[in-house]
Amino acid sequence: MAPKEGKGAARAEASATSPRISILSSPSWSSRIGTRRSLARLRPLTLATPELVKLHTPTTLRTGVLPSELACRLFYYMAGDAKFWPRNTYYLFDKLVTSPHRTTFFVRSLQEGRGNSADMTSYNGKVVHEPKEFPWLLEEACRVIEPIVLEEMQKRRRYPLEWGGHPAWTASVAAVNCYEGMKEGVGYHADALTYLGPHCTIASLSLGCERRFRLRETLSPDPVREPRTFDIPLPHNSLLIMHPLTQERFKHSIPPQTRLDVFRPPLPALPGGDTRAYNQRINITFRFYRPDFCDLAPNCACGLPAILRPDLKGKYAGRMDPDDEYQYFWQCDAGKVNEGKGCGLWQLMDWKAEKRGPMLCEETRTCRNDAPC
Ligand SMILES: O=C(O)CCC(=O)C(=O)O
Ligand SMILES: [Fe+2]
Repeated sequence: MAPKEGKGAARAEASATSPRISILSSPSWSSRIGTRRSLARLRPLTLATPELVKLHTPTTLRTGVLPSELACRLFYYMAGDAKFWPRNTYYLFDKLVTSPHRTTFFVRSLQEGRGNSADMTSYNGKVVHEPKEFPWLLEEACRVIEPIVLEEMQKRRRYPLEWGGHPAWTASVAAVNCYEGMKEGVGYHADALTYLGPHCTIASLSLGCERRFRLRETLSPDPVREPRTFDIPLPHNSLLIMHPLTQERFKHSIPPQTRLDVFRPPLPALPGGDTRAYNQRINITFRFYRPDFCDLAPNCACGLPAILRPDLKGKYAGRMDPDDEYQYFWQCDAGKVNEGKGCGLWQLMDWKAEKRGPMLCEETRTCRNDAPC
């Protein structure tokens, strides 16, 4: 989240230099929200089947996605490793907070067409100092998951600023979370798009205990109702694919729960051994770091890479129509590591001036080295 000072400073600076930016704090938008406040806030709607998930959200749910033995071995591997993973710490305004879960990060080994792993060592604005290469089990899981993601992408509406090169999607990094017990979770956020680019696709694998994934609309697409909140139960060995619009129109979280069913792996950890119950959920988010974004984030005046965010509240466009072209902006993120203090950079992404692409909307597709792709 942006530091208070930085945000205010950025707006003041922006409105002094650009007349268009005044739309950012349009009073008409807040008054429209005000008229909806009087309506009862809607309770989360549980989406218990893949059909309901598809109907209400821009995500796809697949259950039983990996061969059962692979899912079980990957759970054992990650649950055993998780003891050594850190909890993220960051500044929220001037307060140092610690995330209520453990997290780690893996980079796919360097292969042709996958970009340079040296450019892939940042996650949500943080440089990962000792990125680990995909262990063999993660590579095996990728071989199952990549074709599923590509198949699901083909079934959906595509957006002009999606990656237009080849491959359309590959898992170049994996951010892995471990939630132990029912109180651990992660607060509402939209994933930073710094290396993913606009309208990204993220494939999120759940292993172990079932937890609820909560998706909250940031604005209602329907002016007569409040934004809605959805709960998607994610069982062991399920894959939730977050398609375009998930980061643009929703925030997501793993909320704490008041009860939890323990997980009993279908196979023992060692041949002939007993199986015991676990209270952990492992989440692996496979992400495609776009070649045109992974090494090109502008630096802010603090000397750190800026973070790319979508215009979640429709403040720039002033409206939230599903067919709108979304705006994205570069924002100073230094406050997270710098006691809440940042330089206030706020700059609209201009993909043509920033020489990004190829985008899906470009008729003649060429890669960044000008070779057809
Ligand atoms: O655990 C999950 O399903 C969500 C994790 C998440 O939102 C993230 O890593 O950004
Ligand atoms: Fe996330």
